[in-house]
Amino acid sequence: MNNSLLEVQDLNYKKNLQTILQDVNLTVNSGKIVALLGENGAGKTTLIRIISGIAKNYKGTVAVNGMQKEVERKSQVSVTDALKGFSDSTKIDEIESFYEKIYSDFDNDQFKELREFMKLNGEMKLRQLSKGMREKLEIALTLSRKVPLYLLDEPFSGIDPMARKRIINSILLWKDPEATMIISDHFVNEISTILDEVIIIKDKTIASYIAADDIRAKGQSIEEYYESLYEDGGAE
Ligand SMILES: Nc1ncnc2c1ncn2[C@@H]1O[C@H](COP(=O)(O)OP(=O)(O)OP(=O)(O)O)[C@@H](O)[C@H]1O
Repeated sequence: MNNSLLEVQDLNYKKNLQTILQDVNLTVNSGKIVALLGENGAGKTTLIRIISGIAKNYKGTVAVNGMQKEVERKSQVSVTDALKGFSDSTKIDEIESFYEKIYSDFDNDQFKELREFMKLNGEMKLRQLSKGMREKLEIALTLSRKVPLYLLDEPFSGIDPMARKRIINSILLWKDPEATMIISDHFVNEISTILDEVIIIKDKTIASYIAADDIRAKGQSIEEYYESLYEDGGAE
């Protein structure tokens, strides 16, 4: 299987006259788990927001499953910015109902399973959730949609190491084999075992897009490869 799912061509993005992403070109195939790596401020979140159709006013083209319009792309992409817009008094069960109404691809059974796996109670209100619990809820909501592309933006940063390990080890079970998942993360080692590919953003563009097996074939860990690329010339 080698069909391209995500195509980014000549993407340029500025915010307040400052160039954030420059000449980004990227083709990602179906069925991949991809790490999106880069230092703080490299542009990972920005790229995720553009691909998912949240950030607009970029130059270039972005297509998911051949769909370029933002509104169409949103039907193809599930992204972890789920809880923005809900008041702190909203219960998890209410968020589930909202998702069910808004997204025809939302799978209630999968959400229930994921919510239980994450040890979250549907009666809990957002204000009662710790940072890690909120992230678990975001992961559960994001993975309960049945879409070809999942974008997880630093999904594990507040989750304790034991739970993180459990979630990473199970992530393949919750994803259709044909679907692609792009995960931005600073904990490269922890996700390295599940990765098919690695994208590294540096100097506002894609400095490397490489198969994880090609890195392993060099006798390097993904973290070593990433560090060597950042050491080379240093970061801004
Ligand atoms: N609202 C904003 N207004 C202006 N510039 C912004 C805004 N948000 C982000 N930026 C800039 O865009 C650049 C990319 O930020 P982005 O959040 O995409 O980086 P990141 O790789 O996700 O970083 P991190 O690892 O810290 O989450 C940074 O230089 C940042 O200063």
